[in-house]
Amino acid sequence: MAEVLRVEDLRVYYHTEAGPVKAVNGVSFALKPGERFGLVGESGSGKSTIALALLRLIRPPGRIEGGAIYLDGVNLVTLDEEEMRRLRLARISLVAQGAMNSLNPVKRIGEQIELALRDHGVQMSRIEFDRYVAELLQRVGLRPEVAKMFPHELSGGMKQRVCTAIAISLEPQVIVADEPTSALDVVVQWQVIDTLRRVQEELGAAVILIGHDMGLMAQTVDRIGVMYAGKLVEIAPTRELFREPLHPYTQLLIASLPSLDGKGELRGIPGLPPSLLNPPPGCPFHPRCPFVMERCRVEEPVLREVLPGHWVACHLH
Ligand SMILES: Nc1ncnc2c1ncn2[C@@H]1O[C@H](COP(=O)(O)OP(=O)(O)OP(=O)(O)O)[C@@H](O)[C@H]1O
Repeated sequence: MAEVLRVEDLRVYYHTEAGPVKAVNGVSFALKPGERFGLVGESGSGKSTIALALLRLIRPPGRIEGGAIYLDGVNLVTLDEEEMRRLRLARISLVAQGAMNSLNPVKRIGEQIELALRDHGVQMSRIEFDRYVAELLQRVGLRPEVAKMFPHELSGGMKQRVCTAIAISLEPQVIVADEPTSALDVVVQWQVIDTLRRVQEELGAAVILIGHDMGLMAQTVDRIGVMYAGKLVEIAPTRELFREPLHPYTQLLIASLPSLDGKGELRGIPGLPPSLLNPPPGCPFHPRCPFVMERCRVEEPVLREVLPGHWVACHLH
């Protein structure tokens, strides 16, 4: 099947006084229509920066330095601001980190959804708007009465559902969800993820789910990309990644998951993530890698397809 999204050699730097922070440093991947793709990695590995870049929402001192983002063949990186504004929400939408806290506290939920739609040139009569807002709320598992409520009257899970309703309101082809459930308790997390999955399937939209909970990812996405220090170091179908993780970093990430029988304790990964200001030479993971070889200190491994559909950037493979 054709790809709906193709990211090629994306680079995003934050220009700080100390120099450029290379938050996203040559990332490439592609998504098929309807596919669920997970991006995992430690805090600071560049996941949110990718999310914002995909919607061209990087703010100074950040800047897209290079690469391309093709959405249905159109390179978003080269669009002007107005063209990009029209595509956001309509073709590609974002449930941002902490989105539920960005709802306007003094506007009713229905009004906020309506404003998002009007902002994108949707014109409907009063009755049509009310009906559409009710339908959107129902899709994400909320009662129509929620339209009349203010954000403070809703629980965290309900607010997150409202943000999902806004993100799907114009039936985009790609939905980017950046840690959509990190602030919620476990049961509500699953409900929100389930809802996202259901509406995504109904729309046939592709989803990029960002997070660091490998367990949640394992049960939600078709394919996983592992980020380390601004780069993708492994990409594989979810089952395969868990069955045969190839990158030592992925192996440590999976080993740090508590086992199902409850006996295994959660182990952290020893060492600190590298500075993105002065990344180490060679493989960025070499200072923490249990299998480090001489070559790893000098030569950076490239992401290569070593098994069908399974890509890894590591000199061991
Ligand atoms: N405005 C900014 N100015 C300078 N550096 C920034 C800025 N925003 C992010 N960074 C840096 O870019 C790198 C990547 O950050 P990013 O938020 O994309 O990581 P992340 O993987 O999403 O982390 P988290 O899981 O904590 O959200 C980090 O080193 C961060 O400190």
